[in-house]
Amino acid sequence: MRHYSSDPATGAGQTQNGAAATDPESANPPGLLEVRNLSMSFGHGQSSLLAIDKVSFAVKPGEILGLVGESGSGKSITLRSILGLTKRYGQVEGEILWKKQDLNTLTNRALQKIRGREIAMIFQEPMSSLNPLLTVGLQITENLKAHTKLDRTERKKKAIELLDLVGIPSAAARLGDYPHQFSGGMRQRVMIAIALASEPELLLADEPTTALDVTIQQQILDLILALSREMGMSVIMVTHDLGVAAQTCDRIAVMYGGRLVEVGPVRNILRNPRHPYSIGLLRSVPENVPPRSELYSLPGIPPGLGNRPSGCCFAPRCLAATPRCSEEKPDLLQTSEKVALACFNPQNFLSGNSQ
Ligand SMILES: Nc1ncnc2c1ncn2[C@@H]1O[C@H](COP(=O)(O)OP(=O)(O)OP(=O)(O)O)[C@@H](O)[C@H]1O
Repeated sequence: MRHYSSDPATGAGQTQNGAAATDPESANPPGLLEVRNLSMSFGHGQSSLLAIDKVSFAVKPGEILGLVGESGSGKSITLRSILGLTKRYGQVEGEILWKKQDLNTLTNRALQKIRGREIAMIFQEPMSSLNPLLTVGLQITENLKAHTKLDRTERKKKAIELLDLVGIPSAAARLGDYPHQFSGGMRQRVMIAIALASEPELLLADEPTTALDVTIQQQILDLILALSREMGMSVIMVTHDLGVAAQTCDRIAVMYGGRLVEVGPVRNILRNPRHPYSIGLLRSVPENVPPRSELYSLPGIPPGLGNRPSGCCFAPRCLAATPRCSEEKPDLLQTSEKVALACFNPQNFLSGNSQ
């Protein structure tokens, strides 16, 4: 096993023995974005609550990384921390290297130039980010005004192109409509159009399809996938649904209790997950269960922020746990060139040697 370097000087993408991980499919490829030992706690001092704990990962250009885990595992906090949106709630530590500059050290003003322009974010509920009082056309053109040098006529033309691109029928005629005049799926498309206006290099998508019905969900996922491929845009896709990640992502990072527990290419995580939590998640996907047999459900519930165990967070729910698991937190170690794992007792999904 090789240990990820947590030393900022040696850099992510290098192993403890100093070898550079140049394979783009490695568990921590050299990235457009490199997150190193990112921790976020709510509040300050002794009463602070650690929400995410030394999270490290990288996203390379054009890659779609799925951040997967149950509710409360820290996925949204990780995304929001990348854009500096959690600082006001407490403390953010670690490095968020974006084109070699650490976003965690930038002023809010400097960050604002990157937010929405180089890195855009879309949320689960479009109405929380769309302004109900402004027409959709105005919301797109305002974004274009803020992030491009296009003149008024060009902005309008581009807004129509963007609505067209995300599959809004009769795009030109819909510019003057307000968000409430669109269905849920269409509002999600509008929000994607606004996010794409600045042609971001990285899209942070926080459960972008959870609130939608299955058919629309598939359309939006296909759209994000196609846009990423066409524009060479990287995406971090937060989802609690391993099935969604399987369809969309190149690599998957599984999160539990504020830490990453397994990271690797989608085929490795889906064919032979080694972390008991990843295995449990995979068994809970309906497609992986034979017809008429009961859907697996992980025993217990994830711990809240205030009562996370001192050892491995998953230990209380893990059938493979040993006394060591309740005492020590396993680090994320590279188990192969492409996969990293944080577990003292990795299981083998394929041989059935798992929970
Ligand atoms: N403003 C806040 N103050 C205190 N705790 C918070 C706050 N926002 C989130 N948390 C807690 O931080 C933890 C991580 O939340 P986060 O939203 O990142 O989870 P998640 O994995 O994205 O799950 P979900 O899909 O439910 O949003 C949760 O336990 C949550 O209750």
